[in-house]
Amino acid sequence: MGSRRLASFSLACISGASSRKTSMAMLALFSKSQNYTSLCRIARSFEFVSAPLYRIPLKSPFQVRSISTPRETVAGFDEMVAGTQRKHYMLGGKGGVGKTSCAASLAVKFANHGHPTIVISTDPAHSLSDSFAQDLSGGTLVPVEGVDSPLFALEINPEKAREEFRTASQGSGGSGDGMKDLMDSMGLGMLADQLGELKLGELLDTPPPGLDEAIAISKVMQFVESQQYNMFTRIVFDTAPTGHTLRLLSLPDFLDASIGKMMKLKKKLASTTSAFKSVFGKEKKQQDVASDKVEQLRERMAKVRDLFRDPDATEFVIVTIPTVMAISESSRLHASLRKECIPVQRLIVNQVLPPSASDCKFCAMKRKDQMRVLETIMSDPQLANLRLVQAPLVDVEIRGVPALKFMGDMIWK
Ligand SMILES: Nc1ncnc2c1ncn2[C@@H]1O[C@H](COP(=O)(O)OP(=O)(O)OP(=O)(O)O)[C@@H](O)[C@H]1O
Repeated sequence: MGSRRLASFSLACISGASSRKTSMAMLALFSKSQNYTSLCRIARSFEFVSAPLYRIPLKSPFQVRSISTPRETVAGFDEMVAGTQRKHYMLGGKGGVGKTSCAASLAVKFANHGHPTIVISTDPAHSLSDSFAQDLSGGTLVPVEGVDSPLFALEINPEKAREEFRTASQGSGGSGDGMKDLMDSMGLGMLADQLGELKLGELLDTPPPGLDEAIAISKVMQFVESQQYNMFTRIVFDTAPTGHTLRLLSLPDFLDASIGKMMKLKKKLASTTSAFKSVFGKEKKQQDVASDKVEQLRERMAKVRDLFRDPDATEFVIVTIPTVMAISESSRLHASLRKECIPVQRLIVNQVLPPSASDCKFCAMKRKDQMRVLETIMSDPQLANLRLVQAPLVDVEIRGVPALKFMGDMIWK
């Protein structure tokens, strides 16, 4: 067997190694043996179910050289917990892979390591309440009991946030009824409508996809900006499945640009209005408070956009499971996050079957299948460089703080 192929096989095995120590031990043995049979024996002794060799793609010499830097298989929690500067962790991925469980367990672990923490669900189909076995549905921060430092949880209610925003913008008035009457009398009623409201009401009635998420994030920013919440040094987001989340992350840019255009239009139209006003000797209207609201939203969006892209302040953790479909989606998610310049370092592969002690054929086949999928991560250009963390499938449902603590101790090492 050629040394490149042997090296490639070793790389594939190392991808399944349960710890850095194991990987190192395998590398040491590999360098001594340089022999396929003994390598397979070594691999099996480490309980790897190796894929048939024909399934393992030959690596380019460049990729083979990466063997010399074995992959970390621990989350590096020490790094995540270090420092008192506020950090945001966003957990996201395909539906049902365990995002909420991983986010809630991380929040519990931060709180138990001295960080006052907030965990926020931006998924319209919330399951944070189920995960903590506590009602968190009120749209306000709720304290979570049973942890060492303050931990608060919040399920964002996008509908409620949208309603609040709509009320605020409507309440602040547009161009004013007087002006509308005047323009109506001149047959310019339609223009007056657009002028006054910037079609904001219409925008909120039939929002473009993702506006809910953007408003939800703007709501989150209120918590984040408020002095009252300064003490919280870790904010964990349990995000919605991939599509929603990508929209959420790209929206601050989109809205910033759109609102910018709307503001320009507003200014242009406002000067037209002043001309009408001076011709008909009407009183100068007060400052348009509605446009202030829009400008505030724009500023908030810009802040969120910058925050999401700051590697010292934010990290997006991709959660997945060892199936071809989930890994493919994670790969696309990482590509999109990179495009958006969102920092990503870690990939959690959840629900990995532990080696079976019994002779359960289903378990053995399932695990073998999962190991093959794990190997594909090594050859995925989007995922290969992420820190791979494996979380075992456990035989109980993860609900309540003690269970989340148990899960957190398995994942966040
Ligand atoms: N490692 C695990 N072992 C056993 N059960 C798990 C594991 N991870 C998650 N689960 C269970 O899987 C189910 C779905 O988990 P969770 O709600 O965390 O996923 P999710 O990705 O947030 O789902 P959704 O996309 O629907 O919000 C829950 O019942 C949870 O207890």
